[in-house]
Amino acid sequence: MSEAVLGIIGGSGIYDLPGLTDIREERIESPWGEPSDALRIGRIGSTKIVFLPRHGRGHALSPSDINYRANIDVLKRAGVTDLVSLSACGSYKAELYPGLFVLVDQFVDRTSRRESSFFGKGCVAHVSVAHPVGPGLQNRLAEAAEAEELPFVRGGTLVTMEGPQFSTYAESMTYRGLGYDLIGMTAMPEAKLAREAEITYATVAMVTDYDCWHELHGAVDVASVVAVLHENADKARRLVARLAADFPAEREPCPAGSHNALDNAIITAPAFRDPALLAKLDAVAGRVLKSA
Ligand SMILES: CSC[C@H]1O[C@H](OP(=O)(O)O)[C@H](O)[C@@H]1O
Ligand SMILES: Nc1ncnc2[nH]cnc12
Repeated sequence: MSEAVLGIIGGSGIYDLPGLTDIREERIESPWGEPSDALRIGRIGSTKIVFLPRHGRGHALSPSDINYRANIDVLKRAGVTDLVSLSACGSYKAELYPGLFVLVDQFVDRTSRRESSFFGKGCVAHVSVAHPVGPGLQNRLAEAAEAEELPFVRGGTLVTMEGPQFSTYAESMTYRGLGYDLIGMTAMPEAKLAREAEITYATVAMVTDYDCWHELHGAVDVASVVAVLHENADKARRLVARLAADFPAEREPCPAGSHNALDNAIITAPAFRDPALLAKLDAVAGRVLKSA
């Protein structure tokens, strides 16, 4: 296996990652377009860290405007093997209260206007996202949260809506009735694309609100989300610092198959592959295309 490189995607309210040493900023070009921002590359202890603010510094990008493919592509080009997404989320369960961190393990994709695959005409591939979160990476997050005595639970289903408006009451009640735990606007297609790029992925859902279903809470608004996030920023930093400090030097194989997701995924026969698309796939699928 290769050197482990830990990527961190900062969501709403997390536009920087203090505590990195040997820090430099790098703007990596992507054939998939513009990523959200320059990468900030540094170290925590001996672990290489690559940080990307999902909405860009200053939060200029709405969830629908984020170029998820370019983001994952530049993280792959920077060598990221394991990726932690920090995400502000609404809760559908009374016991998942604002301030709690949820290490989610499942996603439901309700987005509608996003490019959700690197593959397509001229190079068709089907990867499994049955288990989209890397269990090993999630274990490490749980150990880090325990060591830092942060309030967290393990497991949960996060539905991703298109937004940017928050849900209607009827939508909120429907998702709650379906048994989903959390709602956000960004985990999909990010998690799917990470799997296509053979990057191990895990989400830390930081509960910020009860959306609009809870009779004792009003409708969610940005100000209350940001207020909770500010209270949580220090906890998120401590979680990442501890995770990085205890991270292995070498990439670990992922029991969910993140490290070799493309092994049998490409179905287009070599003679029928589009050279232009193959060129764009150099980083994401280079491992399997080089050996084809
Ligand atoms: C600021 S509230 C809505 C906004 O917050 C979440 O962003 P992220 O997942 O990047 O933390 C949510 O998905 C929406 O984009
Ligand atoms: N209630 C909510 N719905 C969608 N995205 C969110 N992000 C934070 N809270 C949210």
